[in-house]
Amino acid sequence: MARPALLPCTCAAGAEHRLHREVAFAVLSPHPLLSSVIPPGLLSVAHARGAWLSVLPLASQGTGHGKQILVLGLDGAGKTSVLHSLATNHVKRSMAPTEGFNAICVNTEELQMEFLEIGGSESLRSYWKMYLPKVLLLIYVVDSADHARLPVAKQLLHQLIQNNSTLPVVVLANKQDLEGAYCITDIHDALALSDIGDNRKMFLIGTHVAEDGSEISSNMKDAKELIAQLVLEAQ
Ligand SMILES: Nc1nc2c(ncn2[C@@H]2O[C@H](COP(=O)(O)OP(=O)(O)OP(=O)(O)O)[C@@H](O)[C@H]2O)c(=O)[nH]1
Ligand SMILES: [Mg+2]
Repeated sequence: MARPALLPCTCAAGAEHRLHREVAFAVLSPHPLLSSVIPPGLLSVAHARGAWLSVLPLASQGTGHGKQILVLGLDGAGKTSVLHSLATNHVKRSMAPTEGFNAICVNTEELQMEFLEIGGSESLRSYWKMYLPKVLLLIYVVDSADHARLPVAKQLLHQLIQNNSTLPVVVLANKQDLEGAYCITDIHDALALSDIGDNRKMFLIGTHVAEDGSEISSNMKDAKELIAQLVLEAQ
C-alpha cells in the first residue's frame, strides 16, 4: 500500500501568538470540533484551574469531519513534545505540562489529522476513557527511562482498551535518547503488549525529541507516516 507523501503542517504555524484568543474562544464558546469530543466538564475544569489550554487553529473548524486521534500517556512522557514535532517536522520540546487538553492538527497530502492530547497527571486521567469511543486511533506515549512508572503505564493502557478490542494502538517508546532508556523489546515486555495485540493493529516505535530546532528523526517520520496510514485505513 502506497504511503502518503507528507506536506508541512499548515495549521500549527503561527499558533502560539493566537493562544489566548483561542483559549477564550474554547472556554466561552466551545470550538466546533472540540464540542464534539470534549465534554463541557473538561473545559470548565481546565478553566477553573487557570490551566494552560492550547487550542491550535484547526483547518477543519466547523466541518466536524475530522480524523481524531487520541494521545495519552503518563505526565511527562513527552506527548506534547512529540505532537509539536509531528506538526512542525522539527524537534520542539514542551516546556510545560498539559493542564487540560491540547489539540493539534497535522496535514499530510491525503488527509488532515486531528490529535487530541489529554494531560497525563492523575487528576486528568479520569477523562481519558471518555474519548476512546470517538477516536480512530490511540497513540500511547511512554517515557522509556521512567522504569519505576512503567507498571502504572501498563496498567492504565490495559484498562483503557480492555473493552475495545479493535481500536488500533500505536505505542511510542519515547525518550530513547536518555541513558538507561529501555529498548523496544524491554518496553514491549514491560507493557505486556503481547496480551493486548491479538485482535487489533498494534505498533511499537521508539522515538525521541532530541534538540530544539533540528529536523525530526527518521523514526518520528516513520511514526507520522504510520499514523496517517492507519487513519486512512480506519475511515
Ligand atoms: N530527553 C528527552 N526529553 C524529552 C523527550 N520528550 C520530551 N522530553 C521532555 O520531557 C518533559 C515532559 O515533556 P511533555 O511533552 O510536556 O510531556 P507530556 O507527556 O505532554 O506531559 P503532560 O502534559 O504533563 O501529560 C519536558 O521537559 C520535555 O522537554 C525526549 O524524547 N527526550
Ligand atoms: Mg503535555
